[in-house]
Amino acid sequence: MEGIGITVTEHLLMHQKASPAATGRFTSLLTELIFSAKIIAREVQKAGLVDILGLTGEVNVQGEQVRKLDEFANRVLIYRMQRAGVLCAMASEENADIIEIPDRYPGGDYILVFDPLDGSSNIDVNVSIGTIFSIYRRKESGRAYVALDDFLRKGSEQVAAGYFLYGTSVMLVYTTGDGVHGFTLDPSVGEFLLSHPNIRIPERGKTYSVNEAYTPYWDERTRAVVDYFKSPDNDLGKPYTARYVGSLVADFHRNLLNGGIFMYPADRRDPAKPRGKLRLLCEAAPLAFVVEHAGGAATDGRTRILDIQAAALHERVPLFIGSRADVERATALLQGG
Ligand SMILES: O=P(O)(O)OC[C@H]1O[C@](O)(COP(=O)(O)O)[C@@H](O)[C@@H]1O
Ligand SMILES: [Mg+2]
Ligand SMILES: [Mg+2]
Repeated sequence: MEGIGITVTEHLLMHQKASPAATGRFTSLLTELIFSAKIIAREVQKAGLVDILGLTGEVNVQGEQVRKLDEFANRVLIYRMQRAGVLCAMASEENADIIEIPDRYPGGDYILVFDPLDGSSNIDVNVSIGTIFSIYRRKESGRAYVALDDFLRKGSEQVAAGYFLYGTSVMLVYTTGDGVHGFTLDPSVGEFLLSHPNIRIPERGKTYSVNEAYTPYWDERTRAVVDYFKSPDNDLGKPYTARYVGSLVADFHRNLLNGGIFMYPADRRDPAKPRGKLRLLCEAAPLAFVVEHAGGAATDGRTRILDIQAAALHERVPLFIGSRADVERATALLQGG
């Protein structure tokens, strides 16, 4: 296949050349992000060897316990991306507020939102985890300060999004709106090589991913959706297979390649989280941007994820994401169809 084996740097430069207005700043952003992810991947791979696991005892802004590797990943990304000279601000799942770029570093017009380590409950059991990222351009170029408004956007305004998957191999999957491309890290040379050019998600999958332990907390329509995927009388003509890693990025990646649907519906477990667990800006929107550019779909059960205007930095949304036919069916059932 065309381009297979080229380095991600070559790939980025090819895209830069194809766009005459490009300044190279986006290429610098991605290059720095890739370097940060390599540092995180190196640490993830040592996780079983070095005693860096266990809980720190601290609680993040979401009220969840922070593990040391989450903290490490967050620090690496903040440290390196602040110095990259291309950002005006960042936001992380682990920080309550916007992360500014100190005056002593050069700035830029891009905004970066990230989940530094997704799937944190899987860190100490050697199961795949990842880093999810989302990139916007600031609303008004040249303004001295960055407003919260610059972050409270629709996902459709993203200029790029993707993720690093620390799995059996380390992968980068990203899109700038011009196809979804997957790169695999060759650890011996330390380079990401194009392994999955122009990924297209199958129109309908054979796999559903949801945490069914929460069935008692779902409403009738959510139960009907999951029953549909388990029914021999569904559009596939047989029950879908269940797969749930518990790392969104890993469940998403499997479904992106093989087809299927991932669901994290709203539930009644926690009255403080009536819209489910996953975060709009650092989880749902970037993966929705990726899946749509691969031919798939993502909704909150009613609205296209990319059309949702964020109202808060850490807003949560129900998420139905994956193969188009499966997401459309789930959304129709949730609407009583
Ligand atoms: O254990 P649950 O409730 O099924 O939640 C699993 C989900 O939570 C997450 O771990 C949340 O992400 P973080 O690890 O970044 O907090 C997702 O990756 C995953 O899909
Ligand atoms: Mg996460
Ligand atoms: Mg996380």
